[in-house]
Amino acid sequence: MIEAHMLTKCFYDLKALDKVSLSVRKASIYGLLGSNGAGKTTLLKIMAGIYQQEEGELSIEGKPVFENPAVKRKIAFIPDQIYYYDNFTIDDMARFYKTVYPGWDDKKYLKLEEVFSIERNRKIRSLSKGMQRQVAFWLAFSLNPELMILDEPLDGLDPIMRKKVKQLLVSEVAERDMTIVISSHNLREIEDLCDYIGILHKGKMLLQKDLDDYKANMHKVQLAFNKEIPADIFKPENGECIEKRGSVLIFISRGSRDEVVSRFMAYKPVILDILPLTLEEVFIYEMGGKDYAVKQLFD
Ligand SMILES: Nc1ncnc2c1ncn2[C@@H]1O[C@H](COP(=O)(O)OP(=O)(O)OP(=O)(O)O)[C@@H](O)[C@H]1O
Repeated sequence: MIEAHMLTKCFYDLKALDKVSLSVRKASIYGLLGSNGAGKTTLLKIMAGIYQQEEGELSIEGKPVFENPAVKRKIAFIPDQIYYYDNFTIDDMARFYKTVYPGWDDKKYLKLEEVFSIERNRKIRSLSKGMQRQVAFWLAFSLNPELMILDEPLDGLDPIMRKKVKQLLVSEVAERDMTIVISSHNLREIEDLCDYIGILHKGKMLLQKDLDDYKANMHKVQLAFNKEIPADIFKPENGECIEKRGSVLIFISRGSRDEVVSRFMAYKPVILDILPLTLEEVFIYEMGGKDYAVKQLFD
């Protein structure tokens, strides 16, 4: 759906994006993570056709987005700071969107009133920040986009609304093959939604992961010995020992479950357990020396 190749974008002498590439499959959810100033908004605005990159290419279904209204009509973009026209009510905004977006769906708009339960004749600017964000989602879902680009969209929503919005996002992907790119400072906030995760840091893509892949190919294993711990168990091929307490060791190790079990059974431990592995552990392990950038994403 989205192919970005070596995107570079500068603001004066600051490189906000530096040779960033990514690929987003149709009907998937791509989570873009990064600390403040990492370049997330800049990348999302290039995807939404608001900014133009200085170098590199970006296409959506094979077509460029910048100055391409036909592609933009298929995209709903919810920016981190949402702008609404003065005095516009929710209904006014809906009427406006209807003239712009061919996918606009009146029935869906009216049905979603049950979810968002804000009176449609309220002036949007008079609503609270969280309510304005709800309106942004309400309108975005109603225009049946093929792609939703969401910049820190859950900020300011209360926990119940977050849950409802997440459910709606997932059902749009499952039922209509919608694609989503969603940014966040916080991996925990979006890890349950995403199929892929990309981590930006200081304008560069540090790491991209298919979350199903990692689940199948990385394991956390706890071992206990009733004799001296074999010294060669700490060799790099076995992965990283993240904890050592007396004769108990915990490793993060690459490979299928069977491979990891047979790798460590060779050392004849008295106990071998496969433990659940969190994304935090995976990313910190993968990032090695650069883990400071990743650790922030779990705070
Ligand atoms: N319009 C602009 N003019 C000048 N510099 C900009 C502009 N927009 C972004 N930048 C700079 O580009 C870098 C990346 O900014 P960006 O907004 O993309 O980061 P971000 O990852 O979205 O950050 P945050 O999580 O804080 O919103 C920052 O150093 C920022 O100061």
